[in-house]
Amino acid sequence: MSDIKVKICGLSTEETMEAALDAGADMVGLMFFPKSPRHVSLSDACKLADMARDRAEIVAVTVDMDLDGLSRIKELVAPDTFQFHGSEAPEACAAAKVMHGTGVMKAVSVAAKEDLEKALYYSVVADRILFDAKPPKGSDLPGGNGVSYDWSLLKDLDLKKPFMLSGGLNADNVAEAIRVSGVKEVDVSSGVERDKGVKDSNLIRAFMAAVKAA
Ligand SMILES: O=C(O)c1ccccc1N[C@@H]1O[C@H](COP(=O)(O)O)[C@@H](O)[C@H]1O
Repeated sequence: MSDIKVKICGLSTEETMEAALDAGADMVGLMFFPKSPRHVSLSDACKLADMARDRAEIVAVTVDMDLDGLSRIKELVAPDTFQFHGSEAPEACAAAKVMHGTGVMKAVSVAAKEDLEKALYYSVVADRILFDAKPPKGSDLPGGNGVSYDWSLLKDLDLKKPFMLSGGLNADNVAEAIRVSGVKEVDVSSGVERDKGVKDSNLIRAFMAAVKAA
């Protein structure tokens, strides 16, 4: 059994949330970016978060959201962690931790080695860094694009903070991604979907099984 931590992101139905929890996901992501096909309303997010509470870490994914928006999510959904997936400054990450008392995970987009440097600034204030692929030109989404980068860039990275790998992972490539990068944590969204934004319970189970076997 591997000790790799798994986040299943962009869950939007009770069936697929239950599949992720039952399969042993460590973290579950709820999407609050309106342009995303995985976006959930606040009321749906509350129901899904209640299912996950005390079973997995609840992560609210936001993109350059204002303070009022973050406060509403905190009050109504009570996530354990905010994932900041936009151009939020390190100061905004630090402020969110103090204001909301949640964990903060900051996404850093990667295409080449020099992109990793940005993580050093964020690692001082965030609890975890998420190394996601740089979005393709013309994409409306800063994440969830199903594209990968050179996983070996993360090999031997010494960040003094936990970090996750995401971007284009699926049940067929996640074991190789773990082997090549040496990471202890992975995050997936579109790789467990049958159509854009439509999670599939069988694909979630297959992903979890592939990680456990890695
Ligand atoms: O998934 C989205 O729609 C999304 C929108 C805005 C910001 C982040 C988003 N997703 C994050 O990107 C990673 C990688 O996605 P994928 O596996 O390549 O589809 C995902 O796990 C989310 O954390």
